[in-house]
Amino acid sequence: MAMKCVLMNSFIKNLALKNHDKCAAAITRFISTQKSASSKLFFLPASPSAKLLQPTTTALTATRFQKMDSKNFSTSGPQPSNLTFRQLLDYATFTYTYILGDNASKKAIIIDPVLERVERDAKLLKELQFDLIYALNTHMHADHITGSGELGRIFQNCKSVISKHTSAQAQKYIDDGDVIEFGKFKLECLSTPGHTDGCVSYLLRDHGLVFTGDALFVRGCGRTDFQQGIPQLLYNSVHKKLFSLPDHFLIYPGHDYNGNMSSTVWEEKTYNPRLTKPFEEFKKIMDNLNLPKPKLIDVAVPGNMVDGLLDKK
Ligand SMILES: N[C@@H](CCC(=O)N[C@@H](CSS)C(=O)NCC(=O)O)C(=O)O
Repeated sequence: MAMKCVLMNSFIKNLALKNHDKCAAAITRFISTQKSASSKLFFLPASPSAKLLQPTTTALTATRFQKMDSKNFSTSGPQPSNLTFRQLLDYATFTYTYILGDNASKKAIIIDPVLERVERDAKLLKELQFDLIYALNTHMHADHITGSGELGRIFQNCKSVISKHTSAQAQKYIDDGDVIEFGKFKLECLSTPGHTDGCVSYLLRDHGLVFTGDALFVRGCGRTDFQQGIPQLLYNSVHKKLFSLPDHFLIYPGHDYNGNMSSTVWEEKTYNPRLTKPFEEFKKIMDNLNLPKPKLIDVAVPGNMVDGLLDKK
């Protein structure tokens, strides 16, 4: 028992210090002291909501640790369930791009790539040895040109994806309830129209992550004054589809203009200055934003109609 305590303390200390080799050594020795493979021990959270240390089984733990070697473990912190997750910024338009990869199968997807950043994204995906299989758009953008078509030229297995409720070209069209699989991970498509009629949020339910595109921002939301924007639709999408998710789910937006990177369902339900209001007030706010048109709208929209493949225009 004393030995187990020493090993567990070493595990916790090294986990806090992000010293994964020592962590792994402690846990391996701990496991070898266990008599039964099903006995409980404490380990990493299975979702962002879980407390840092929670009970799980030895067998599951061993599997996870085997994956955390230097080849498979491709980020600086612990990764639950073998997922690689990256948030990338296009600093010209404050657009976020996300990469999600299954470290076991090496299949990856990208959400909202930006044409001008395709080289950066492709380089990173190759460095991490991922095979990109889908380049997903949350909607047809008005402020930048998508990189989904170009990524399809670089990665031969990559299909560009967009909602079927748009007039944009893509290789795969999705609708509410569809599921995009990459390795063992399943990404659910939630139709969240209102900013445009083809807006989709992507939900990685098991990990409590939702990529909301321009439906919901941190303390804000997408504008509704062009491209079929309708305040009532957006209000319903956010309240019915996004605010009904568990409070602890993490929100990753399509843009942020104030330096935020993510939020939670609870935070936005509590503090979003637009969407916490009754609908009539929300509509008044949205109708009076008086934002200038995006600078690139006249090249972005026609470019996105052809999946960012400008030589096809
Ligand atoms: N200044 C930017 C465009 C800023 C903008 O209009 N953002 C859109 C999303 S991209 S179409 C939006 O919905 N904003 C809502 C808000 O409250 O800021 C540019 O010129 O590109």
